[in-house]
Amino acid sequence: MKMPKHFLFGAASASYQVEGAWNEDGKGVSNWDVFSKIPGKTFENTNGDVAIDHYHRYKEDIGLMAEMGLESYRFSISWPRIFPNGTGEVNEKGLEFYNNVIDECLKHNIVPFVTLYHWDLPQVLEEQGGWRNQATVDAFVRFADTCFEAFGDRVRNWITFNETVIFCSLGYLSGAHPPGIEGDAKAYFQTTHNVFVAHARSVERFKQAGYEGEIGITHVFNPAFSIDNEADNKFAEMHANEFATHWFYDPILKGTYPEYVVKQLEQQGLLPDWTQDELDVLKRTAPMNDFIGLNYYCPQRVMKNDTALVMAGGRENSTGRPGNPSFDGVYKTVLMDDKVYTKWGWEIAPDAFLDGLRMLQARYGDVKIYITENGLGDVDPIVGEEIMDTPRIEYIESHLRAVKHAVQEGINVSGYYAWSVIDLLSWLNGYKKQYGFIYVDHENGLARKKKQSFHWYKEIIATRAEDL
Ligand SMILES: C[C@@]1(C(=O)O)OC[C@H]2O[C@@H](O)[C@H](O)[C@@H](O)[C@H]2O1
Repeated sequence: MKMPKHFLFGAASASYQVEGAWNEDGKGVSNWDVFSKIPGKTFENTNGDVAIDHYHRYKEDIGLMAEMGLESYRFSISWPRIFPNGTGEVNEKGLEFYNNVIDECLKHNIVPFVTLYHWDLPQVLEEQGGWRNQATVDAFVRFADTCFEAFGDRVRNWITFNETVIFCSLGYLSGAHPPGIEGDAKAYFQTTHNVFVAHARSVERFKQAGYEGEIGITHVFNPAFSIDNEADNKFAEMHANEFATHWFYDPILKGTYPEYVVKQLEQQGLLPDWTQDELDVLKRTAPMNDFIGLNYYCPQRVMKNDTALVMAGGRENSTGRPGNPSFDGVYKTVLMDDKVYTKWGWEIAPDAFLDGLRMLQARYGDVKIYITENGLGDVDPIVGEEIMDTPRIEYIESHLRAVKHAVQEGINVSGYYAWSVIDLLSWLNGYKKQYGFIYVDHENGLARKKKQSFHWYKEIIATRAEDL
């Protein structure tokens, strides 16, 4: 079976991780421009000052995407490139850059799929409290509307936020992302709520203004499975799915928060300070969401936590390797002998991906789904002059097969975006953790080189995965 005609084969990137030009053409300073320069915060003190220079090489990069036959390119807009101070004056050069990227995509019949927020917050807003501050919510809605206005005549697919759980948990629980706060669970839940309100208000604006196309949000999808059928561990699985998935998906798709989590937070004094208006906007706009984007890399294997250890902070403990207890100490993630893992300890589990998609359909019904990220972070083998990233081919092949089975079962998956189209800066892993179909040679002026997986994905797209 070929993937349906409307199904988009894509690949993704994010502004801070590819663009560079961190202080060019009027761009304002982002929180990551500042945070990445604090010694010890990133792997080998890498930062996005230059990244892979996509700002100057986007034509070459999109040309390579076209050569691959890529149907859609998911990229993000750097907020401080549009609003150097977060709000106020618009930077025309910033609009010009993204107009050029969009036009280059369309020239090659590549659908531009735009993420508004992929973690690079204007530093001015971060200094005013970031996502803890209502002013940031208001500024985001203005930023979103400015982008709808500037690009909405050619961009028909919009994602408001990428992975709220990551920038809020690493920002306020582990401290591994800006603003680098550790252990503030109240701020963690408050900021997730503020982001959901910013999303809902932006969706309402998009629909009220009558812009063409579709809008949604991208969440991590990290389904929890108990290590066995022990009652305590099955409880851990339920608890983990409530906090890691339902707390994020319910307010978007149902317009209400999961009862179980609300009760827990009430008991612990961690419930966000929300208003009825905010709860109303979530409820009112839930049906307006056109899709949910999922970033799936791996499941989490959980059991009842039996260590007193509270969640360890810092970069090393935030790169997703199992073994950390949950923030509330109820459960912990574990490595299991019968599973296969990446070099960063992420389980390779396409079967769990399919089981997870079934779980989502059972809870949220026939919602349109895009797999907005999936890929293998690896140190790619180089054989002679060739980058022989066979492990990435095997990873993507097995996960695309799971997507195909889901579609055959009637689960409404409408696209697959590999992370990442090109090797780029990983927030906490520098340039060591490669994800791309295209290699970037940091020893040779950032020269681009097609990997083995580039040719493989080109064939998959051309045959619409018929032989998978
Ligand atoms: C933590 C990490 C990684 O570096 O492996 O997970 C996978 C992928 O998720 C994306 O949303 C991030 O923008 C991208 O940088 C990657 O980040």
